Amino acid sequence: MDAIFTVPEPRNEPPREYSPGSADRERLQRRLAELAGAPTDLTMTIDGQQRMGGGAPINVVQPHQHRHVLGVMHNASNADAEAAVTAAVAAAPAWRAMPYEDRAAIFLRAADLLAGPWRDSINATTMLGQSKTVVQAEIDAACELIDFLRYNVAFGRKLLAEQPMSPPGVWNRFDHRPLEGFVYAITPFNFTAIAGNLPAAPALMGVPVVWKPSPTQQLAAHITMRVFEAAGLPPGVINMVTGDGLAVSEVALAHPELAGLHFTGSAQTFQLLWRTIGENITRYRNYPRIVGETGGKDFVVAHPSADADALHTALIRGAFEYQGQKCSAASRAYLPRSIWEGGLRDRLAATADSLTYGDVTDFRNFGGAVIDARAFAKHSAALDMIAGSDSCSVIAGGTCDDSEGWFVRPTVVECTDPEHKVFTTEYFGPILGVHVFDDDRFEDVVRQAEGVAPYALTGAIFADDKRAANWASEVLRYAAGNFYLNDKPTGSVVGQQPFGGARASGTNDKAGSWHNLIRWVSPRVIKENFVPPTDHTYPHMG
Ligand SMILES: NC(=O)c1ccc[n+]([C@@H]2O[C@H](COP(=O)([O-])OP(=O)(O)OC[C@H]3O[C@@H](n4cnc5c(N)ncnc54)[C@H](O)[C@@H]3O)[C@@H](O)[C@H]2O)c1
Ligand SMILES: N[C@@H](CCC=O)C(=O)O
Repeated sequence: MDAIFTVPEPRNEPPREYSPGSADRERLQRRLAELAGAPTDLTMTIDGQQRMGGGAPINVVQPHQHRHVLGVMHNASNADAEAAVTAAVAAAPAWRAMPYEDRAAIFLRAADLLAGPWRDSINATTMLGQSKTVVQAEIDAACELIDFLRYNVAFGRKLLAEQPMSPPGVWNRFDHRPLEGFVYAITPFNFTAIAGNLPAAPALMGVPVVWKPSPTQQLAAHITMRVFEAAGLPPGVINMVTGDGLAVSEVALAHPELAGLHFTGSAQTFQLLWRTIGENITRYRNYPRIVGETGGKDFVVAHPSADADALHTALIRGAFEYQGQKCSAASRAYLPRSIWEGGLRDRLAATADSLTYGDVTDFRNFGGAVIDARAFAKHSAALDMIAGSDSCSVIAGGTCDDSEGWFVRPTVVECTDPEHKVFTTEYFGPILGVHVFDDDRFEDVVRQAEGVAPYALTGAIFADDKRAANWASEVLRYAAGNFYLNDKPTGSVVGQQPFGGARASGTNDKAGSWHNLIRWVSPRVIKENFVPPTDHTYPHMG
């Protein structure tokens, strides 16, 4: 075809409400029952073929009811990883030769399949496997994943249109070449959207992928892979391997064709992977692109002029939605004494104590369980440490119970020492540290909060005094990659608040934006001279 295509103008997928008695809710409830009823074989997908991994079996369970097995996968072995890398490398020439518009059409179709016939399946698997309530599943697995797919197509098109200038007689062009080789995408448990976007973004730009989802997100990842296939993705373009990833990394990170790492997860895992790439640096044909979005210790700072009602809602939602398991979750708050003692303390404690956490298929619950036994043990140890700490007093929660599911009560802990671990360590659970300050110490507190934690992912300022808000925004300029004024620090929307942070929080390549897509291309510049010179001498030579 001879044409310069435009791509459809993206718009954010509107979230559905699932109100009692609605057809949407009834259909989703039927799908939840079907998926909970029979365990799924959680296969790998290599070169378009589904098969079980060659290593040890791993169960996927419902975190809120951990005896209930939803599916079984097997760890990918070294041989499985070799097969996945071989399939990706073999798929590369034909995939990068496919015009951008045709690759884009596959991902736009995947978005529409998710918005329509696959919506209940992706939401139900995310609810059951990751213990998300319906609203948390809907904004993640349906809306955000759909948005990533649609917006990336538009951002990728803009990137390809980016061209150098050409003076008279010359035509300069950018050939935005897909990276040579394959990208290794490793994804976290907490967002189905991130899990789907990390393999899809490099694939859209023409680079085949080996994708290793988190074992605890594998049920929804299994559905995501089926959606990509249903949308027409050719075999070998995205190869999904299952399990803990140790054997996969042994193969993929030592492979000469490793073109990039697309990672989201903890800072510790990212640092290990980066170190391994460094150790293998002489093996690669190209220097691998390393993109990693990692942890956070996200703050809310209130000025004495803040609206206490808005602050209360932001703290509850920001800290306790999805059990605090968002990298963006508010986990430290700095609150002026006038607001705290003027009622916020009691109200926050009462609201936190009233939040119901339980089986997410009961739509009345505010939240579910934390993801697994390891997370539960980490939170339980943190609560013990807090209980034994002289400078801390627990004003809500502080307890946990793993008899049925891995439940941790939403916890608010007031700490007088602003350097306490509760203000520096990412627990990735429903634990909010609060430091209360005398109103005239606002500036000191902001300066201290700026650098006390190693992370710089999200943060929020609450203030009606615009001068104070502007001052704090300047001081905190490098303390958060996503910064909010009078809003909670969670809930970024693709196309509106591109997401990512710096310092220990990652490479800040902003998922769902051209900043990210540019990492998967390696431009070639072509200069074409229409009238090349035919005399090698210069005027100054006389
Ligand atoms: N900044 C962001 O955009 C963002 C978004 C979501 C989550 N996160 C962060 O992710 C973390 C929570 O996610 P998690 O518990 O899944 O993180 P994690 O680091 O435990 O695991 C992430 C992924 O890495 C895999 N992995 C671990 N070691 C590996 C190895 N040697 N080789 C291959 N794969 C390996 C895991 O199986 C999983 O798929 C938190 O720190 C959170 O802040 C950050
Ligand atoms: N983008 C999401 C967080 C993703 C990390 O877990 C938010 O803004 O809440």
